[in-house]
Amino acid sequence: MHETRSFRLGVAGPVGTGKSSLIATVCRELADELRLGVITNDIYTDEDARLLRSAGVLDPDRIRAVETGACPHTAIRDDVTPNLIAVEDLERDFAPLDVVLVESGGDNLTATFSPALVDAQIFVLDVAGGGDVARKGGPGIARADLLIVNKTDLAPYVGVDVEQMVKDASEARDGKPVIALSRTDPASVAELTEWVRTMTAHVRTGGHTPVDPGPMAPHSHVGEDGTLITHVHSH
Ligand SMILES: Nc1nc2c(ncn2[C@@H]2O[C@H](COP(=O)(O)OP(=O)(O)OP(=O)(O)O)[C@@H](O)[C@H]2O)c(=O)[nH]1
Repeated sequence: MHETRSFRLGVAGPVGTGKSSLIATVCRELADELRLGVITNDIYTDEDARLLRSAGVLDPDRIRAVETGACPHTAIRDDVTPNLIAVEDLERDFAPLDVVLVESGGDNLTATFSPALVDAQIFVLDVAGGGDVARKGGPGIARADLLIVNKTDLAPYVGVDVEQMVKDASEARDGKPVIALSRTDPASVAELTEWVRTMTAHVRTGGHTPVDPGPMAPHSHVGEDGTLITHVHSH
């Protein structure tokens, strides 16, 4: 691996499932141990980057935003150039970095990263989206390197059986890892940080091959006023 090349770790998942919070947690737990950087993706703003900077978990200069100007999946899958440039700039400016976390903008259930951009990816669901979601599958749920069932502390309030949700997810994933996470549960946070540590070591020693979870389901793009921008297509 080139000496300035970090482990690039993508974090994707539907809107509001807790991607920024998960990244904040990883930074809070591992910033003393690993040299970290963060790239956020938002459609029109740098809001996620500002939120992470204000969390005070990482040197604010190591958190940079890419404004995608289009559906987030386009920037993490079809045209990854702005993201790749942002990652490489960060790697050069703070060389050597161990891990650069790339947060996708919140998108639909089938949005995943291209292996041209990240070495491994985490897909984040939450219990508030309903216990059925994990069973429904999709490329991120089935084939991301790690699936997170987030906000388990909310499960009693939304009537979700976390154990069943994790079981359904594990079945959809052929045994690939699933972590039931809550930022209020230190044991689950420790599981997450251990996964990041182990994967960082694998990538560093060449023991991990990036896998493409597969294309999105066919969809169309609609403008802010509701008019159709593109006809149904897949990526
Ligand atoms: N109860 C609970 N709330 C959480 C947890 N993690 C995140 N949240 C809350 O969930 C909401 C969304 O979290 P974010 O981290 O902003 O989610 P996101 O996926 O980055 O959102 P987008 O970037 O808008 O797609 C916020 O109000 C968080 O405080 C958790 O473990 N438990």
